[in-house]
Amino acid sequence: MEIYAEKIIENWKWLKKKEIVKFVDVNPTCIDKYVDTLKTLPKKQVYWDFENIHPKDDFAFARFAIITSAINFCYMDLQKPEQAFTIKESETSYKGAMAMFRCFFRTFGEKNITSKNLKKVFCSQDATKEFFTGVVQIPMLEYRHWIIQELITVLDEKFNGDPINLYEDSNWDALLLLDKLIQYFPMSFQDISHIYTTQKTLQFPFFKKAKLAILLYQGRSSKTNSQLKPLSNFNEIIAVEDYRVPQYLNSVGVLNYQDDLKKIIEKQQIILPHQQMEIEIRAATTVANSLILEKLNSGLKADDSRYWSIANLDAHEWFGAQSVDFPHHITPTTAY
Ligand SMILES: Nc1nc2c(c(CN[C@H]3C=C[C@H](O)[C@@H]3O)cn2[C@@H]2O[C@H](COP(=O)(O)O)[C@@H](O)[C@H]2O)c(=O)[nH]1
Repeated sequence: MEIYAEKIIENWKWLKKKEIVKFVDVNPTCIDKYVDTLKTLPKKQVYWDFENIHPKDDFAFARFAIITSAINFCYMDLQKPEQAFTIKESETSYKGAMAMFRCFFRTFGEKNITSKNLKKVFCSQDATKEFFTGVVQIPMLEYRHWIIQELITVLDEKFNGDPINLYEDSNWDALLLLDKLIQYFPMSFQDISHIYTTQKTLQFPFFKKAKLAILLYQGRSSKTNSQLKPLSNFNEIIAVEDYRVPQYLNSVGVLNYQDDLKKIIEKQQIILPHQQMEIEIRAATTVANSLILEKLNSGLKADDSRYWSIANLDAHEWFGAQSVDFPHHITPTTAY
């Protein structure tokens, strides 16, 4: 397991021991049942090759995965949370993350996304607004604009303008890539929360968007005849802590919410980022996924066909959340 998830789990255990955890519980009995069910299901493998959404060219997709992940966060209108960012084009409508991806594809298509191309398109805040034109405006537009400016600047300064060099400089290793993303692109990929107690300060280094970029890449690299080689050390990653995965884990009983939190989520009230409630939801997601993967893969080697990677588990949970009725938590954040 990578060191950041390890830290989250260690800190979660400490908080549990000190009875500081208040809002979310991980239910071991439900994990056992859930794992038994997963074992009966075919593993979900997503290649991120959806028509009109993702570039078909594998290397163009590898670039796309990093750039789009930096702005893959918060799609609900924060005044009317039931309303997600939406794009309509004649017959088709795209929502949430799909709509954001579509904005990139409709402009760049199969073109490689480099700092030079980004600079032309995102030359002003108005231009960024136009890029994301939809039925409903994309939330936190200004944050997205400045994150893209960071991508442009840092790619130019450190990576010769091309996101492919991030993979290359990381030697196609998932953990080195994770570290490069968070080190060089703080606005885009930093994602750490803290819980302060009288005894110590506990860090929760989630880095959700950086891990998501890596998952997207790995998904495409596992497609038959993919031009991309799979990243080494990928199986060290165990969770992508967004708002959909905990929604799903809660629906299958793996995560239990305390009554006050349940009400807040049900009424779609805002939970601010870095509040203990929000940290608990995300940290419990890491803890739960770690236990799930451990049980699911117990006694199996990574090359066993029954082995579930985080790409398989996350896809099951993320897509599974689409048919859950109970809402997800609403947090105005650029982290997820
Ligand atoms: N754990 C995990 N979280 C993921 C993804 C994806 C990527 N799937 C897309 C990739 C290509 C396709 O076009 C899919 O749309 C997005 N998210 C997160 O979900 C939230 C958006 O949700 P919604 O409002 O329903 O669109 C937001 O926090 C976003 O960052 C994933 O795979 N795993």
